[in-house]
Amino acid sequence: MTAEQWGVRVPVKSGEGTRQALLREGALDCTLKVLRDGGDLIFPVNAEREDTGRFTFEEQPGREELPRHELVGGIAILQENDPAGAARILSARPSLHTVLFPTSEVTGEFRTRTYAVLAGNDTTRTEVVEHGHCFAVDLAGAYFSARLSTERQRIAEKMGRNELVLDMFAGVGPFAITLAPHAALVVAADLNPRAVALLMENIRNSRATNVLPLLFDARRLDAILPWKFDRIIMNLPLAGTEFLPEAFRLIRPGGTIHFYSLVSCEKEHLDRIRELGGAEVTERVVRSYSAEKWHAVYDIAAR
Ligand SMILES: C[S@@+](CC[C@H](N)C(=O)[O-])C[C@H]1O[C@@H](n2cnc3c(N)ncnc32)[C@H](O)[C@@H]1O
Repeated sequence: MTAEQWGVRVPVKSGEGTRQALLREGALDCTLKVLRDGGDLIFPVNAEREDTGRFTFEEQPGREELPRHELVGGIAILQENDPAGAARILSARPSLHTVLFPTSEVTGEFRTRTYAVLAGNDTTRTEVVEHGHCFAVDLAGAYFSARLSTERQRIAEKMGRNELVLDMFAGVGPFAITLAPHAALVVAADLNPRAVALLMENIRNSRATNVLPLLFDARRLDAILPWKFDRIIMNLPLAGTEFLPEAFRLIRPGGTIHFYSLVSCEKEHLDRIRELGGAEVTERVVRSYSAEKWHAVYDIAAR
């Protein structure tokens, strides 16, 4: 039986462990029958489920280090233009189909970048599975970041029943589709036609019947939407406070705005938020961006 047939690969340090420890390392599920292949442990996700106690494992001597890369679905994104490294990644990770190298910064209103294909299939398209949701993504066509998956779960857990939700910068829909099962309706807007096409594909594939996709400028949403929302997601971190007045026009009193921003000091936007109508504001670090800057989320309860 090959590694691919067995299921997920999780690199682990040498030592001794339990099934629970391996699950913490990132295995989706495992029995304690462990195969060895290229220094990774292979867990049979679809095999019979049995929990047979403790086991030992050891790292393969001389295991080759792979170049640093980020995974988005079946695509690895390399930080270096390294075709040989890309080929090694592809052969070490059978679940991947493509290795890319970014040839531009993230730019423009659509927040996209260009890529060179270093190995594998000539595509920037893939599917990302996140907490049971599957998103079609095209890295060159529309923004997507897998790093916000914890945020999406955090907000889903905060939601009450039957909320009216607005995602002002929806992209391919990861927030909108994650929140939809908890909402009466999610309005998901984006200015990028390619993002909205993928959003519609994702709505269809997830069988969400309460997400309304809009190809529309978030600056003018209050001119067309008849509702005040219980919750608004604002994930356009570089735009700062430019879109906040629009969000405050669309939120109901007591509703919550989740405002993501790239900041360089604590409380950077607090005065502006209070001036616009923020009653209670909680600020949290989402992730670091550079030595001086980080992504913050402001959870704002509106007056
Ligand atoms: C940082 S991405 C976030 C996408 C998505 N929320 C996610 O987490 O993957 C910001 C998105 O806002 C969209 N955008 C930029 N300016 C916009 C505007 N004025 N109105 C609507 N969408 C806009 C971009 O096309 C992009 O898809």
